[in-house]
Amino acid sequence: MSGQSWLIAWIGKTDHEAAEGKLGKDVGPIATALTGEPRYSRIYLLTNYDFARSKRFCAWLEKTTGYDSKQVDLYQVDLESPIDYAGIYAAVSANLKGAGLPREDVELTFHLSPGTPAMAAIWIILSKTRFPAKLIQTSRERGLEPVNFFFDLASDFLPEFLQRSGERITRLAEGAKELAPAFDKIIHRSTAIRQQIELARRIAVLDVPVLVLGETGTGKELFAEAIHAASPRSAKPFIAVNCGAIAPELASSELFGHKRGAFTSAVADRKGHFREADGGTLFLDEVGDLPLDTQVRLLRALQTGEVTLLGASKPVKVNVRIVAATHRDLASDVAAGRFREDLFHRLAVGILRLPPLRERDQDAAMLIEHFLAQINADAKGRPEAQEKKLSEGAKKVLQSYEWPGNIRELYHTLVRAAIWSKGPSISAEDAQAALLQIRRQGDTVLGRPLTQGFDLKRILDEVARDYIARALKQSGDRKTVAAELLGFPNYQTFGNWMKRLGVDSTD
Ligand SMILES: Nc1ncnc2c1ncn2[C@@H]1O[C@H](COP(=O)(O)OP(=O)(O)OP(=O)(O)O)[C@@H](O)[C@H]1O
Repeated sequence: MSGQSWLIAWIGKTDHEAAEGKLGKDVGPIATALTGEPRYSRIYLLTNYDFARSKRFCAWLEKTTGYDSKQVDLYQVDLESPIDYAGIYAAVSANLKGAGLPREDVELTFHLSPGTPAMAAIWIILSKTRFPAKLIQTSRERGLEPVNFFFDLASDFLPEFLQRSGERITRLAEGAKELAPAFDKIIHRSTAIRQQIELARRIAVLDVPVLVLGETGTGKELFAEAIHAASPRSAKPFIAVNCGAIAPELASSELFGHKRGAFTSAVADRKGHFREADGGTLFLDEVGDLPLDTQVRLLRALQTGEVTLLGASKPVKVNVRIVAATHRDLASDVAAGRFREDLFHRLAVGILRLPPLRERDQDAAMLIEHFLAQINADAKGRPEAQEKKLSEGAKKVLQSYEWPGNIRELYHTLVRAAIWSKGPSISAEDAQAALLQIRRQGDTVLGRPLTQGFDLKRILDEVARDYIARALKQSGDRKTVAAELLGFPNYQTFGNWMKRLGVDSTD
């Protein structure tokens, strides 16, 4: 960028009072910013005070700071109220636009200190969106300081977003309700999921990036599909990519494509997932696993709407909505430098948080019913098919389990339990055996995180159930022997434990 630098600010009460000699030695925020370095080529001031008073301020400012009157511009801006955010946003945007901003050759700086907090907030928003600008502030104690913000609001959506009234968004989302039966696939009874679906519906119709957070198997991809189906892009492709499954050295070529010969193993042209999803939605699962160089390219693609194939010289336009997902704590990845902060803020415009199944009140019971019906329907017509039902004991076992693998684990457990049960009824042991399979892969009974939803009693019950099932198996289902194996004083105590925990070998 060459040439000009402009300082833009509201004239505040303190500035006027300083010019009027009411503050002793204090020269006020604007003059403080203009007495030292840097020297700006233009001072662009806005006032919502009496214009003549602000003119006198400008004359004083020139004398105090040595700026030339030709460098100082003053504009009267009519505001209904100095604390009306929407009014300030509209008035300032119109004024700056009228001045031909933003301009390639003009570097803008907004001064946050003069004016009301609402005015400062609007400067921040504008600096991150329509009018990219540096931010400064001044104080009596510390003089002039730059203000660094860690976030980057996506410049292509926010102005549009602010102009849409809440009503319009709701109407759009209502329309999408009828058009998007995809959300119906998300089986739930919990308030937490209902709220996330409501949010997803609203976000779906806005063309903004979405970040879906949640443990493995919580339904992140299901939500991404539903968002796509409820969006104006639904007729275009939905491409799902598991970033965690791509070798780091191939990540850029998988996403952005390559020309034949771009690198040794590039034996043919490759389109890349971005271009495959053109017009539609690209679902980047496990986005936190992308290597840093691919993150840089992804950020650039989002900022410019263009991708450059590896080995190509010119970029090509793409129009893709990103829905990203991760089970990782991306904020700590950002802190550790593993994930780019600017990319994080670009992706996390709409955020959905899917709680683990153990924190979803009653969802497990509903999902169990749903999946069992599905398993029965899938099996229908096969010669050996039997309509399977869960015994009360099996229900207890499944409903009190923690589901570290969430809905995916629940589904596979049911499939296994249905296969293993010999008769039409799935017993508690069948359920137990189907669960144990997974737990053995990495039992973490002693390593579970102490997070919300932690329930020691439940974990102890799980352990007890596990041993009781093993003892029954080892004893050939003879309860007296099983009781002995477990160190119970008598058969009755053992029976009571079985009953309480829903383990019933005879059901
Ligand atoms: N609420 C739900 N209702 C019905 N099915 C669900 C629900 N949530 C998830 N599923 C199903 O569970 C399985 C796992 O869900 P999904 O793949 O969306 O999870 P994920 O969070 O993307 O997992 P990962 O992080 O491991 O990629 C899928 O078969 C999905 O259809």
